[in-house]
Order: sequence, then structure tokens, then C-alpha cells
Amino acid sequence: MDSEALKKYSALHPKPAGLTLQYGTAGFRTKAEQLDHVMFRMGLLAVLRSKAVVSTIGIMVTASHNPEEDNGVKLVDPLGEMLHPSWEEYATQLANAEEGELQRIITEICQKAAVNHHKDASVFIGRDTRPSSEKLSQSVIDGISVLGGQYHDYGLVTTPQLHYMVCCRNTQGQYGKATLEGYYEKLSKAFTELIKQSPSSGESQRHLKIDCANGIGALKLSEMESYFPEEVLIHLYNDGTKEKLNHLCGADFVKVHQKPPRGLDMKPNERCCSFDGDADRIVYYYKDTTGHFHLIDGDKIATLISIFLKELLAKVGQTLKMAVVQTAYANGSSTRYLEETLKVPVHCVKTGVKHLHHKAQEFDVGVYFEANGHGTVLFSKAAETKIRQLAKEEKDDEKREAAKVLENMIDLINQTVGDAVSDMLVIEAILALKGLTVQQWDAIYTDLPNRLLKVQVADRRVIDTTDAERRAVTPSGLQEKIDALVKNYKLSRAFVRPSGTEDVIRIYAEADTQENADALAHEVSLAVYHLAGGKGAPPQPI
Ligand SMILES: CC(=O)N[C@H]1[C@@H](OP(=O)(O)O)O[C@H](CO)[C@@H](O)[C@@H]1O
Ligand SMILES: [Mg+2]
Repeated sequence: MDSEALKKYSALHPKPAGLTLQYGTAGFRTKAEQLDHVMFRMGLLAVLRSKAVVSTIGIMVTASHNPEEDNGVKLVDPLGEMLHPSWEEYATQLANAEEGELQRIITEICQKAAVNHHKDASVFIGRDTRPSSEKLSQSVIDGISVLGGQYHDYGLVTTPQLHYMVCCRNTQGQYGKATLEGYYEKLSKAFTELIKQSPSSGESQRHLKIDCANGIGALKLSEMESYFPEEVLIHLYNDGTKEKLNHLCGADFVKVHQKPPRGLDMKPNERCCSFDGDADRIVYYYKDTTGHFHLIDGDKIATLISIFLKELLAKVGQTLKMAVVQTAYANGSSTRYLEETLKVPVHCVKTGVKHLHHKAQEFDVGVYFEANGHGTVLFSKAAETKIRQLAKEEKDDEKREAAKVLENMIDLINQTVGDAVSDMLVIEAILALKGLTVQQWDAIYTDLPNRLLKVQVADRRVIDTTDAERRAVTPSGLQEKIDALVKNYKLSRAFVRPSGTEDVIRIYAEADTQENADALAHEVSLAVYHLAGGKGAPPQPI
């Protein structure tokens, strides 16, 4: 390592004195103007990680669904997964090191993580459409270069596209070609093959309106449109030409507010969906003839995909183990439907994609989704090999055809991470093949009314949880209070946890009616306020 060069370049990306940032649920995120040094240092870290695992590492500059003024950085591990949790601490140490400590911290990380300096380093970079992203990705490049790493800058890409590129590179092209064209071709080929067999539905069923959150999704979908078969009629809204990123639109807005985005005119029974700012989340929705808004969230997406895959797995007659992975935020009705009606095992893990992804890897077919619309399906290597073999060699026509559908699903699904574009095509293909309307999909089960609230406290670390975040261990008395409140309502459930991305405590409640869910959420938020050191005025009823 050239210490002089490191000193010189680091001085060009100085850390604001006294600023400490925590590695959140998915990386660092804050106001863009506070992130220059973090980007430079994550460039350094990516080089170290690349040398340690002797693979290409990805860095995505994005703050996802958060306001345009924010930014952030997500690191991508060799097979397209999120950065291994054991390195999150190194990331935090590097991001928060004072100027004079930088060299020592790097040396320490190299020792602890057995970084081999003789190995080459390679980093793939991508960024979203935020005004600050271009300059910040230049800072990443400075960090990579000063430690002698090689890089490829993909420029404007969705987060899942960058994950895909990293996986393609590290599997020597087995996963696909590490170019945007490679991504478009792989997905559109699988999609075209799938819908060839769908019964021809009326013209009205072919339309899909997409709210692109004024983000990268719009750019990439327009690039991809020429690859789509003519059966697909997509209409892009909030394409970023007029309005601000994520402002009153996008998947997070629609999910949290349970209402349509601004900028998308919705006629009754039209199928619509929203991406988030970096296109790794998707939710669907429609308005019925009475004007009532229906949200189809990640839980219902997971359910649709599970129904479809389960039928196919039964047809191919293999004993492949399938499971669904959710978080505590999954609607109780979805868990119940999956376990009791579909008879698929459901596992609950801590919030954050890395936990879901990790758990899903335990199964032959692991479907995972967060209620907010981030999710995908993982196929084990053994399952994939078996399916591809059956698709080629199986003599029984019905079995072989089912295996072919599964094979195309494997190619269509972005197995590296949740991907709005890929998920959308998976959903569109399933709806077409099963001849389902958006209303029929929605009617598979009825969501329990629910409410998500947040409360500010002096220090959110006072709340510690267990049982996949469903029970609070500290502060003492809080869980007992929540249990007592929950008992007053029917079909009720509530839990609290410190957010990993915001300085708040999140409160979730569900119950038999919206009024009851709201009341329970409010009562629990008061309990948090009183027992966990609430800040400012007490929470008001909804
Ligand atoms: C209730 C909720 O939606 N939480 C989100 C949110 O995490 P929090 O730790 O709750 O702030 O952001 C995460 C990263 O985008 C996402 O994985 C997660 O689902
Ligand atoms: Mg996102």
C-alpha cells in the first residue's frame, strides 16, 4: 500500500469531524453531502474484500426509496448477495476512522480478514439517478484506484442489475453475460418462452401501468422495451422527466400510505404496479369499480409465486423441498394461507433482505419476500440441475413441459436479489399462464387490517428483541404491556423493534378491523413512548 498516496487522496475526501455513521439494514445511508468520505472509503473496502475473497465485488451508489437529497452505498458480494455480515463491522470502522487512523484501520482489517495483498482486486460500480450519485461514484473510484484495484463503472443501472453483473462475472458467465444487453436478453428470452403457452387473454388483460418512482426503473424499462414480445403492453409513469425521485410515488410510498402514487391515472380494475427508487422492490395494486384501492404487497406476490411453483413441482414429481421465508411484518393472513391452505412451510426471520436470503438458501426452492415488495426465489444448485435435466430428457410429456416452465422461471428470476423488473415479468407470466385477473389474484386471501407507526426515543438501542424480532426483551415490562394490549382485540398481533435505517422505533399491529388495528398500534406506541424513553410530544391517536 502506498501510504503517501492514501494520505493525499483521503485528504481530498475528508471526513466531517465528529460524524459517525452506522452500517444500517442495507449499508450506509444519510444526506448526500455527508457521504463523500464514506464513498471513498467503501472503495477502499471493496478492494480489500475483493482481495480477501479473490472475486469481483460490487458497489452501488443509491438511497433506494429515500428522498432525492439522500444517498447511500450498498456493497455486493461475489454471488450477488449483500456484503457478508462479518464485514459490516470493518465497513463501520473504515467509515468512521479519523483521518490519522485510516492507515492503521486498513492494516488491522487486512490482518483480521486475511487479505492477500498479492491478489488482484476488481470492483463493479453502479449508481441510481440521484443528482449526487455521479460525483459520489467518482469518490468510490478514487478509493478503488488508490489501493490499485481494477474497476468497471456500469454507470446508471438498477441495484439488481449490478448484483446480476457481479454474479455473472464471478461465475465466469454461467449465470449470464455481464452486460445490460446480457441481462435484457436473458430475462426477455425466458419471459417470451413462458408466455408462449398462455391462453390468449383479451386485449385489456395485456396492459400494465408502471409507476417508476421517477427513478432508474424508467430508464432501464425503456431500454428493455424493444426486447419484450408484442403481447406486453407496458405504460411507464413517473419516469423522472418532470417530478422528483420517490416524491409521493414509488413502492414504499404506496405500501406505507396504502394509496395510489401521484402521477398515475388509474381506471377501475386496471393492473398497476410501483417500483422503488433503485428498482429492487415492487408492489401491485388496482382500484375497484367503487373506487376502493387494493394493495397487493410482497406477501401476496410470494403467495402467487408459491402457488405456481408448487403446482409445477408436483407435476414434475420430484421431492424438492420448498419453503417461504417472511419477516414479522408479513400479514397474518398470508402466513395462514401459506401454511394452512397451500401447506407450504413458512419461516420467519429478522427484518432485512440478507436474513431472508440466507434462510431461503436452506431449501431446494426458497421463496422470500418482505411485505414491502422486496423478494425473489432461490433454487439450490441440485434443484436447478435436476430441473434442467428433466426439461431436456424426461420422456413423459406433461412432466417435461412442467420442467421447461420451471427452467424458464429459473432464468427469469433474478436469484441474486429482489428485482422489480424480474419480479414484474415473473408475475405477469404467472397471471397470463393461469389466466388470472388482478382481482382474482387479490382474492386469494384477505389481508388483516394493519398499521405501521414509528416513535422517536432518546436511544433506540434500549429496545432489544428476540424470536425474529417478534418479542421485546428490554426494557423490562414492555413485552408484558404489549401482550396485555393485544389480548383486548380479535385476530390481533403487535410487535416493536428499533429500525435499522432510521432513528426510530417501529410499531406494527394487526387486528380484525382497521379501527382496532389503529387503536392497538396507538396503544403500543404509547407504551413504547413511556417505557422506552420517548422523545418530544407523546404519540397522538390515528
Ligand atoms: C418495516 C420495513 O419496511 N422495514 C424496511 C426498512 O428497514 P428498517 O430496519 O425497518 O428501517 O428498510 C430496509 C432496507 O430497505 C428493509 O429491508 C425493511 O423491510
Ligand atoms: Mg430499494
